[in-house]
Amino acid sequence: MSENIRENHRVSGFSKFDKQARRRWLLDHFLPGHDSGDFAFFDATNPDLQEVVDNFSENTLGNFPLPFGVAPNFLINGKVYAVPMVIEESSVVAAASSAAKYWLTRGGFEAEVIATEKLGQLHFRWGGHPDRRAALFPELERRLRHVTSGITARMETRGGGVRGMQWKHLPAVNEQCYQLLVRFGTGDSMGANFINTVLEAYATEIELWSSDSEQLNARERDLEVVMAILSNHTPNCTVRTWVRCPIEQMNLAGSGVDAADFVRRFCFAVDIARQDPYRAVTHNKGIMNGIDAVVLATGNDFRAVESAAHAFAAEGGTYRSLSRCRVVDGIFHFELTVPLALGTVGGLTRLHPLADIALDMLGRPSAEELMCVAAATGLAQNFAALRSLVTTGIQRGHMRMHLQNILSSLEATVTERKAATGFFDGRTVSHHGVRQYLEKLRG
Ligand SMILES: CC(C)(COP(=O)([O-])OP(=O)([O-])OC[C@H]1O[C@@H](n2cnc3c(N)ncnc32)[C@H](O)[C@@H]1OP(=O)([O-])[O-])[C@@H](O)C(=O)NCCC(=O)NCCSC(=O)C[C@@](C)(O)CC(=O)[O-]
Ligand SMILES: NC(=O)C1=CN([C@@H]2O[C@H](COP(=O)(O)OP(=O)(O)OC[C@H]3O[C@@H](n4cnc5c(N)ncnc54)[C@H](O)[C@@H]3O)[C@@H](O)[C@H]2O)C=CC1
Repeated sequence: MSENIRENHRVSGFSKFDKQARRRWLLDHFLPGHDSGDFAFFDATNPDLQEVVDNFSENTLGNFPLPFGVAPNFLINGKVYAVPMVIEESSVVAAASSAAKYWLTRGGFEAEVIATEKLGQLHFRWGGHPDRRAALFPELERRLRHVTSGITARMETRGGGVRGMQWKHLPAVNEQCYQLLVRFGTGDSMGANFINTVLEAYATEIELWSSDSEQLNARERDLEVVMAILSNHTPNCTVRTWVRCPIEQMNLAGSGVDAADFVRRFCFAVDIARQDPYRAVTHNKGIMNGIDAVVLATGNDFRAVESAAHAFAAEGGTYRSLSRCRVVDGIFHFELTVPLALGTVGGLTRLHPLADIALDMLGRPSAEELMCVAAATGLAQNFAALRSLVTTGIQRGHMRMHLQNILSSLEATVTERKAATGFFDGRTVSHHGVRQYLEKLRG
């Protein structure tokens, strides 16, 4: 590509273009051979709804659909749920459904929210001596709470608000680095915007305090706010979920695998993931298959959930599996503890029409109830994946589902699809094998 052409690929003011102009510019500069119908393929027929979707993010060109599915038969804390799941990967919904069905007749999933505290951080540079903090903090805290009382009042009526704060010294960054660590309750919201609003009001007030407090000497007036933002590390916003049943009931119908042998191999696999980070990352990916699908379906922030989960898995310095397994007195226990900062109000939860339906499907849960459902789906997913891994291997079930994608990529007709599905039932599926089969079929 010549310099000239590259120059033409740059653009100024793109964010001001309307959607048609954005599409046109992309077609002219980056997508020869396409037309604007390619972007419009999944546009909503209702223009008002399309506008809502366009406003979810920026520079939008079209909609990018993902399948919206459901895993029925989830018995969680004595209530049966049909769990909404949005995911692009084959066999995840099938695996969650299969594990839900398995546990439906074995007591189901139990789940309890351990804590729901979120954190926010205000970082600042301060010229005072660290030992002066104890004397200065009461006045500062009183002023910070006072200045945000209008913002926090309604959240307090929901049992949330500012739960406490600490003034920390971070000499590892540099001698003048300080952090205000604030603990929040955010009710049924994930709370990012609430927390950030409070913290930014604190940022203004702390600078004001440094300039007008009579308690401060000249050095102590040297204060500069660096940034104010929530922390996505939420080790005190966690949920625990578990399944348990006598080993003799852990039969796998039609597999020929003995229940005790299955449990022994299953626990062995979990123990490996407790110790070996390479295995733990894959193991936890399986858990997140389930959790992310529920998080996406309900319009929650999956990046926040992902980063918090992996930080939690690495607490203590070694990355470990989030789930653990044990057998006590002939009873199989399998459990998962995971941080989940979820909301059932705010963000996209009610704005996205399918997230709204997903929450209806769950019976308009509180944030705590949604934490229980998402965690149980993660544990179910983990159970199904491990059950396959230690018995048939993952490819049998996974590739059976993925077969449909391979057939789509090879543009199989309905008749070819039907024939191939029958042919590969019980046979090993591979892209090459399916291609060969279709070539033979097509003569
Ligand atoms: C795939 C299954 C469930 C098949 O398992 P199966 O026993 O052959 O299924 P089945 O045909 O006997 O059906 C039993 C039930 O499974 C569900 N089920 C079965 N098929 C479907 C389907 N088409 N659509 C929806 N649900 C399905 C459904 O609940 C069904 O009950 P029914 O509805 O008939 O009353 C099993 O092999 C399995 O659980 N495999 C694990 C798959 C998995 O974990 N996939 C994730 C991708 S791999 C990965 O990303 C993570 C991993 C594995 O690396 C993590 C790790 O290493 O730990
Ligand atoms: N680092 C991060 O994770 C960041 C995430 N975000 C985004 O912020 C959004 C989530 O922020 P939120 O503050 O949760 O959403 P939001 O800004 O839509 O606010 C939720 C609001 O709903 C109101 N509300 C009504 N009923 C409530 C109830 N029962 N409980 C609690 N609040 C109730 C409250 O005023 C609350 O502040 C997500 O879209 C996320 O992606 C934004 C900035 C940073």
